[in-house]
Amino acid sequence: MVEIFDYENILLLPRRCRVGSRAECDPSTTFGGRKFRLPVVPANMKTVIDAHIARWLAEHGYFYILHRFDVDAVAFARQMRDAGLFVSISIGVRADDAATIDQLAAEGVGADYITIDIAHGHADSVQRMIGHIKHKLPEAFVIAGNIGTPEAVIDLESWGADATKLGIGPGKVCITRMKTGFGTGGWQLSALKWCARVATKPIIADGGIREHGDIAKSVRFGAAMVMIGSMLAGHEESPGKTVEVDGALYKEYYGSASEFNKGLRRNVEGKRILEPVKGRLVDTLKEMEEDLQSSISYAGGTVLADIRKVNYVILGQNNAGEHLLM
Ligand SMILES: NC(=O)C1=CN([C@@H]2O[C@H](COP(=O)(O)OP(=O)(O)OC[C@H]3O[C@@H](n4cnc5c(N)ncnc54)[C@H](OP(=O)(O)O)[C@@H]3O)[C@@H](O)[C@H]2O)C=CC1
Ligand SMILES: Nc1nc2c(ncn2[C@@H]2O[C@H](COP(=O)(O)O)[C@@H](O)[C@H]2O)c(=O)[nH]1
Repeated sequence: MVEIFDYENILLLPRRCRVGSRAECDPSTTFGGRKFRLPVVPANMKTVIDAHIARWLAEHGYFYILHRFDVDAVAFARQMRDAGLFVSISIGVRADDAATIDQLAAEGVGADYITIDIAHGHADSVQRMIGHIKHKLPEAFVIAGNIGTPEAVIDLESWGADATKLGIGPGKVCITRMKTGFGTGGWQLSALKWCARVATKPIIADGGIREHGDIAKSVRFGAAMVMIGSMLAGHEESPGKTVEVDGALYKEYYGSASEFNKGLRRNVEGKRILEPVKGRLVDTLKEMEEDLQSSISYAGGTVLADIRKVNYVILGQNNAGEHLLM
């Protein structure tokens, strides 16, 4: 039987502490052959990341994935190469996306990470695109998604994906589940647990992170990396437009399948919200790092993978612990 739960009704159980200070705990992780300071990647969305933030993240030891909307991925890749930085881009599954791969190969620029990013990633179009990338850029680490079932993980891995990205509908600006009746929204964490059981390659848990502790919960249930949109939008550096309401500053955050991103009202599965401006991105990332170090210490460990060893409880509906299941 599949247990159904989400971030807000899981708590991890502490184990005896093995460190004298949280500073001894190491939240870094290796993903696609590179070491990163955190198992966290900002969502590849237009209001979360741009070329400037991507560059800053790469320079400071963080993973990034540039979005694929109105950007020249080849020009971006060239600039990153000229600066000696790794290249991580997104593409879709249309003919112009295949042409981008051809150009990266023809110019010898390549890419270190390529994320195939479409709404329904368990698709023949994704199989074809993985094949195309592997043929033209065999060294590239291919992330494919989004998916929501173990069957999809098995298929995408067998098609050659080096990692899968999991999450259909848990995002803060997502309306997929309301519009289509499908998805992992509301049970993303147990979908992750379910998919991780069959995965032989890394999974990126994508969407639904509302608290820093949700990163540790994702790691516990099998995520190698955690993709975060709303919590990393709304910073001073964020690309979204700044809006003032009653003297308070907000940044817009909209879905990649919203009319604001697409520029037209067709197959809309995303909305736009305003995120209060919450300071500088560097400070949020630092706080996430400290909180994750603390999570590792509660897990009785010293490295990120130690979080995988802990037990957990599922809290009942009223969140007061009366319906504690173990
Ligand atoms: N994680 C999530 O829950 C979701 C994320 N998104 C994000 O929005 C962005 C746009 O996504 P998307 O619309 O796929 O990108 P595109 O508009 O680039 O579509 C990619 C291709 O897939 C086709 N397609 C899209 N949805 C489906 C579907 N349900 N069944 C069959 N074919 C489909 C499209 O054709 P056509 O348009 O003609 O159908 C198109 O050929 C992406 O960044 C994606 O990650 C979007 C929705 C859900
Ligand atoms: N259903 C939709 N999902 C979307 C859309 N744009 C982005 N996304 C997904 O949301 C996460 C970010 O989630 P958050 O909870 O951290 O804010 C992002 O990585 C995408 O997978 C959309 O238009 N519709």
